[in-house]
Amino acid sequence: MSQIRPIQRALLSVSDKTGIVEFASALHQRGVEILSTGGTAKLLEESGIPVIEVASYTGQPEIMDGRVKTLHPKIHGGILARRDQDQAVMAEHGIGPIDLVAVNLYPFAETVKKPGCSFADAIENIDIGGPTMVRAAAKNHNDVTIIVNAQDYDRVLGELAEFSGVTDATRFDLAVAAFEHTAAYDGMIANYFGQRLQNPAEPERFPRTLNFQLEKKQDLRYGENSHQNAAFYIDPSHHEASVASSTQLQGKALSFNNIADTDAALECVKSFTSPACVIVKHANPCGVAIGANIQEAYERAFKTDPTSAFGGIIAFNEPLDEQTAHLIINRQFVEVIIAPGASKKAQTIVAAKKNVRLLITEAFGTRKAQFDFKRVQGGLLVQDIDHGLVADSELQLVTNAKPNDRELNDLLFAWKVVRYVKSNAIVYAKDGMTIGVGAGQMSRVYSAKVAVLKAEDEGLEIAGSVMASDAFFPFRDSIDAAAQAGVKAIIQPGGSIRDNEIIEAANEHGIAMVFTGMRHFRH
Ligand SMILES: NC(=O)c1ncn([C@@H]2O[C@H](COP(=O)(O)O)[C@@H](O)[C@H]2O)c1NC=O
Repeated sequence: MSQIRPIQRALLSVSDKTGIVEFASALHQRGVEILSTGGTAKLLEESGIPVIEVASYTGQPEIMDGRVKTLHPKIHGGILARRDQDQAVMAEHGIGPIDLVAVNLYPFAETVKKPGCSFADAIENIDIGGPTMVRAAAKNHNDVTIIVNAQDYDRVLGELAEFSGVTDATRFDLAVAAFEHTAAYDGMIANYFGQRLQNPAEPERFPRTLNFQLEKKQDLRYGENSHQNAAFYIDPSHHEASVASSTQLQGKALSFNNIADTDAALECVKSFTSPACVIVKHANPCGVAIGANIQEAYERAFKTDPTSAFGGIIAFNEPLDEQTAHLIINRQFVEVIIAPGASKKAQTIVAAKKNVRLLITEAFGTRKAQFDFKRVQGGLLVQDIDHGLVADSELQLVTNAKPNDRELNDLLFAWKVVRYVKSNAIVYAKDGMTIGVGAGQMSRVYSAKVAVLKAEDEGLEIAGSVMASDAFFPFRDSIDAAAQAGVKAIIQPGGSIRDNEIIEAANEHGIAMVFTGMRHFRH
């Protein structure tokens, strides 16, 4: 049987005052006595809600510019008292029970995000009394209701209306939310301090300990394989179109591999400004193309490797339209389609295949600097995410032959694709379409061979195409192979001790070659 706890006295102390007047007013109408701190009390009083200031309740004024407001035994005793065993001590010290605590904390995150925020400003925005009350109330959830999110006001009022008290289940759920809240808050402060060990004015990129909180979005049926348990956790502070923040409109539940592959497809397609399509299979793009519209982009991406596209993940950088949806659904087995929108008609067409997952992202914005993680046994490798881009003006021509305009466009296209192909990565491209993709081979020349083989098997003409390599060529063998296949231009980082040999090979074959000076390994 659920234990219902009535609310007779509440303490409200909030920095973000959204919804607090309505909440306090509803509590007052239910006969709840309201205690509150300076700013909150003032607002409630102005709104005509009877309130007792914490300072007058404890007989201790707020001191030190609010550094000490609620840190008093009458407050913490009232929150922490076990109603079934602390009655005598409460009576002895004149402590009355506090049954509900609604607190939100000083805006530390918002403060430190402000340009020019000083270390002193940051410090004054570390809430002490708030988390202390939150933790106390969450610890004593057996008797006390704790609210840290304004969106929970209505939930508690609903229970008060229905049960004249708050249920066990809700008190425990809110206590979990409270500890999650203080953990995230302290994690943020620890990161901020941990980046400033050498100099508070010059934060380092990587703090001494890395603290962050991820929220479980969903349990997964299994992991990479069926004997592995798995769940999908997301970063609530990540505000960019992503697989994590996408909305699934229809289809079977996403699997572990679906999510990983959809991420690869989406991140690649986000690189393009013209209508583009990326088809991913086993974490690698097996077809990428741009077109006049996404229908054409899909048609061309599919042509690269129809064999691998079967059961693939398809990503677009524009909303899915009726014609493209029709084409996909009637042509191929597809696991996931992801796009920044889908027309009603496109949705209806996809609905004919009830298993196909259709995911919608928000509009693509500017990509932000973020951490990228790779787990190893007993640790985590942390780096900046690879958002490195090279403008055509930064390309260094190293051969006698120069790429013409069409080849230059293809080089830049292939360079955007190769960044998302597992190393060693080789991409052949022509007219804004991949012709062959060689991924994940242990030697570069074999990736080049695989790309040629794939193109030949799909009846695609490599002659006249361009080649992109995610890292420098250690030997001339890949250049010779490219020449034999009819490649006209090559884009690669450069930087090999044998660069001269490589350039000479390109010159021998009349191939144009540009260096980017930037490598794009992807492991
Ligand atoms: N020092 C204290 O005892 C204390 N008690 C509550 N607070 C915070 O003061 C804020 C509310 O203040 P006000 O009601 O004065 O606007 C809340 O964010 C609450 O978490 C405190 N402030 C900081 O630690």
